[in-house]
Amino acid sequence: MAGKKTVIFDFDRTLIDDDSDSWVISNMGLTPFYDQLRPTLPWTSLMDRMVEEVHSQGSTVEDIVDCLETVPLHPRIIAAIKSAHALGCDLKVVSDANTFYIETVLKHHGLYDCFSEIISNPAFVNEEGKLRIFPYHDLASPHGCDLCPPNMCKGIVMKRIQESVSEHDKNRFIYLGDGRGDYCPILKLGKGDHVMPRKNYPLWQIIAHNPTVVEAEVHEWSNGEELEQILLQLIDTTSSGKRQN
Ligand SMILES: Cc1ncc(C[n+]2csc(CCOP(=O)(O)O)c2C)c(N)n1
Ligand SMILES: [Mg+2]
Repeated sequence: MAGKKTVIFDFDRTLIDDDSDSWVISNMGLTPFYDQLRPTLPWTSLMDRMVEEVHSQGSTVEDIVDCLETVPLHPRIIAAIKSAHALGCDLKVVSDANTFYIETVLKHHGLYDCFSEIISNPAFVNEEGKLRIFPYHDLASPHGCDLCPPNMCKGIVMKRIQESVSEHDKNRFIYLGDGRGDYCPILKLGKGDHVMPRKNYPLWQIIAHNPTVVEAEVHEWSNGEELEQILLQLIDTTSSGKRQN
């Protein structure tokens, strides 16, 4: 039997067309507060401070959930995820948003069970019923990668995922992303892996600037229809057993 494929989705501007942090900030009236604090705090502390402000204004976690449930998802991306799962792929989200926002959006669209793992900045509702958001890496012991933001090196995450899959499944990764933070993890991919950068977004631009350093095969996409078509084609060809590694 052909090896199981692992499909890794970035979240903001890939799985969803929007940015989940910005969605909450703008739709819950936090933009002036965000603009004021942005220069003073590291990213996840800033997001934690934003939700603290939501609560101090009297809104609840339910209100944040209601807000996140209005984030649109492209119907072809929903279909692509369901198909990839049905075809036996191992799906994961690796994101610099946070686990609570991602889980909320995926559950609302019936996609949560399609994913084996959501790797992101940890977020949870505390004993007072308030949402808290923390960095993925302990900021007190820097990860040392200068391609990535201090709170999350997706390359380190990618390495862990690669080490966790069996030898037989190696080189069977498909990575979909858009941002600068997606460059480090795609450099960990090798021949036989695939990267799907969103066309004209930062990841695509960085790859285009120096294409020879990327060993994985590159397939650009611009919208949900293209994402679905390319992803399902890659899953189909990489599982046919015709390609030899
Ligand atoms: C210095 C600094 N500025 C901004 C950010 C935040 N940030 C950058 S891209 C992005 C989208 C993440 O979602 P995804 O990975 O799902 O695209 C976020 C939240 C940061 N971590 N460090
Ligand atoms: Mg992104």
